[in-house]
Amino acid sequence: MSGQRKSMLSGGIAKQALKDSFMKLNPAVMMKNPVMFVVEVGTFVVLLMVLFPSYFHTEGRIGFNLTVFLILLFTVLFANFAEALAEGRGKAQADTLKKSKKDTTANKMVGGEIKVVSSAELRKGDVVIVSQGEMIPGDGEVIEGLASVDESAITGESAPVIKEAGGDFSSVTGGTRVVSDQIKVMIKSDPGESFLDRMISLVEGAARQKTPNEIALNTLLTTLTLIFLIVVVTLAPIAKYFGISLDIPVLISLLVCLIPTTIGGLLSAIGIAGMDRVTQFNVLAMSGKAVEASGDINTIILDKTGTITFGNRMASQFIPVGDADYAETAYWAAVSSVKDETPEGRSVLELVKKQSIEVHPEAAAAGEFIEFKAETRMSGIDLVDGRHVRKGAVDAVKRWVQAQGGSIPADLDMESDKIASEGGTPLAVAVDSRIYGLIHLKDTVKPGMKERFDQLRQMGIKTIMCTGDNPLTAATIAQEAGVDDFIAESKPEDKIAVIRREQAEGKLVAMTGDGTNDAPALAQADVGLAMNSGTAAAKEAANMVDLDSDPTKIIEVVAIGKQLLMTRGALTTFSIANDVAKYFAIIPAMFMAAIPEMNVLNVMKLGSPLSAILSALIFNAVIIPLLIPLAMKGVAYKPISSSRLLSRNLLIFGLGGVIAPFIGIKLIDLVVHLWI
Ligand SMILES: Nc1ncnc2c1ncn2[C@@H]1O[C@H](COP(=O)(O)OP(=O)(O)OP(=O)(O)O)[C@@H](O)[C@H]1O
Ligand SMILES: [K+]
Ligand SMILES: [Mg+2]
Repeated sequence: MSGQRKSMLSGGIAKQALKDSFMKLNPAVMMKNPVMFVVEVGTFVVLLMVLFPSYFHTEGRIGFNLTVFLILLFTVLFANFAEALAEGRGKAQADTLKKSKKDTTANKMVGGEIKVVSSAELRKGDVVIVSQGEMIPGDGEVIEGLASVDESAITGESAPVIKEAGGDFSSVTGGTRVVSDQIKVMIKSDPGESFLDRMISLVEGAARQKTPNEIALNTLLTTLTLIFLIVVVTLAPIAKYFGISLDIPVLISLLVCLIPTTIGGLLSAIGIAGMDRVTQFNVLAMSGKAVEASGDINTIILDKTGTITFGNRMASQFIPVGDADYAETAYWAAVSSVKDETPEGRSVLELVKKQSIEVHPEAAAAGEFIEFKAETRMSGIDLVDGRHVRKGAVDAVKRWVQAQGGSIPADLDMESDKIASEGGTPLAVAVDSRIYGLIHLKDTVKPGMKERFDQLRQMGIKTIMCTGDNPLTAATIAQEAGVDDFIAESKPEDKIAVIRREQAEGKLVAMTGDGTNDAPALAQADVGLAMNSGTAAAKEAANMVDLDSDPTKIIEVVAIGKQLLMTRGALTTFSIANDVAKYFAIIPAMFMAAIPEMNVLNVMKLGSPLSAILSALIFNAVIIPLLIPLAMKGVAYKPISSSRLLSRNLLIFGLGGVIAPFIGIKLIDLVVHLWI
């Protein structure tokens, strides 16, 4: 998608938004935004008075009323334009995505034979063969083979990615293309429910629902509007008592100036733009609620391998323990890895090859393969001759050996601690009740991690690293990367336990993950960011998917969420503070003639009562388009604590909101006064 990024004011989008601003005048649509709906009703009433002056006895005021009508109309149009502009970028993206969602043919396996069908006919559970040059006909999981896949249609990233059966890189997306080799794919979605379908409706905003925060704010704005409506309606009889007759257009102008039109007009644009900013980062948020929640996150759970470290854990050395020798250790390490398709497993075989050790583990391939599982933290093979070969986390292998009555070589702990204290991962190799030695898996911490975690700390966010690795390796990496806390030897269910524990303390928790075993934790977390490269289960459970599969992106997502909340808060403050100033402009102007005492309130010394009203109304209208760039881009964001941010923003937008209209209205009045 990055290839199609559009600038905010790209011509096509602005033109479409202009058209949409008029379409949105439809009262049925306007009604969803009570503040602006009130303005629209007012606009209509003034229009009637312009059109039928004799009926309303407003013949003498046609010019003024027409001006009020036009300003009010523009107020509504400006607000509509803000929303349409925010929606525009998503719609443009959706159009490009739709183009990559063409029907293709698929080679479906039917009873051992290949049948060519249309991709639209594929259902969950169907198996298809996709070869070099062909389009993958639907979302699914690779069940056989390995291929490189061009995913640029959805990620915008042109470098092909490897997809292979088993492990965390097995899921493929319909609409992407196989550029080499051949894979067998099991389809995982029915027509209309694919990832691309979901993505289109997301960026298009079709699935957009108001978030709880937005609903709460909307209720507040509606209440304020109602209060001012009552105030203005009761003002007429009071004025009459003082012998002043207030025209309906003047009362409507007063009402529009007093109700929070600025935030009312920009509210949905802020929300849409926030979601859009996340999308620009190649992250798909399933709901606006998820984006907002990320702005309130207190704790982030990260895994070590692949998130904090590069994750290409490679075997670098074999270390025999007890009275085993090097060749034996290498041999059993290799045997335990013959069928282990994980990067760790394959790196063991590569190391054996590189060191030209004369072992032929293939001979052992006749056994029953024991796949690596995060629960057991071991992998291996049960040989046909009855021997059980295992490699895995040292504590897990130790327990496994002890359970069979074996003893632990005296130097095992020392050797494994040596590896761990360097940040490496030791794997123990055992056959039945005997431990032969260790495999040293090396991994490196990604550069810049410390700075990122420092930033998060300044935002008041705690980071916890959760790893299946041993405590010493975990401590070394945690220290090197600068995370606040870590949990070692953790199994998938431990991640959920940590999340629940934090949530029980009233904290909002974010986590990233890619494996099927991460799915429950991703679902439990308030913000779950799944990697696009990950399994379908993980993507289903999460409420965000990172198309670039970069787990550290959670940090950016949090920043965007915070920025969204801050922008909304800042503009709400600004809007309400603004209305105070308009009050000082209009009220004295209305009553001055009849009540000379009102003159003390006339701090602005505006030209005439009518020019005061028009100036306030014009200011009220133009402030909306002036603030559109801020609503779309978000207020400037610095990683400092929330309370400091809050007081800083209150100062800028509260004080600014009071002062700006005094200056603005005065300047407008200087011009307007010349005309009337
Ligand atoms: N292919 C494998 N065969 C045997 N044991 C393995 C294999 N891969 C990893 N292990 C062991 O199992 C442990 C847990 O692995 P797992 O991938 O679940 O977590 P991790 O990668 O260490 O932690 P993280 O949650 O940070 O990714 C590893 O620390 C390692 O000791
Ligand atoms: K207003
Ligand atoms: Mg892992």
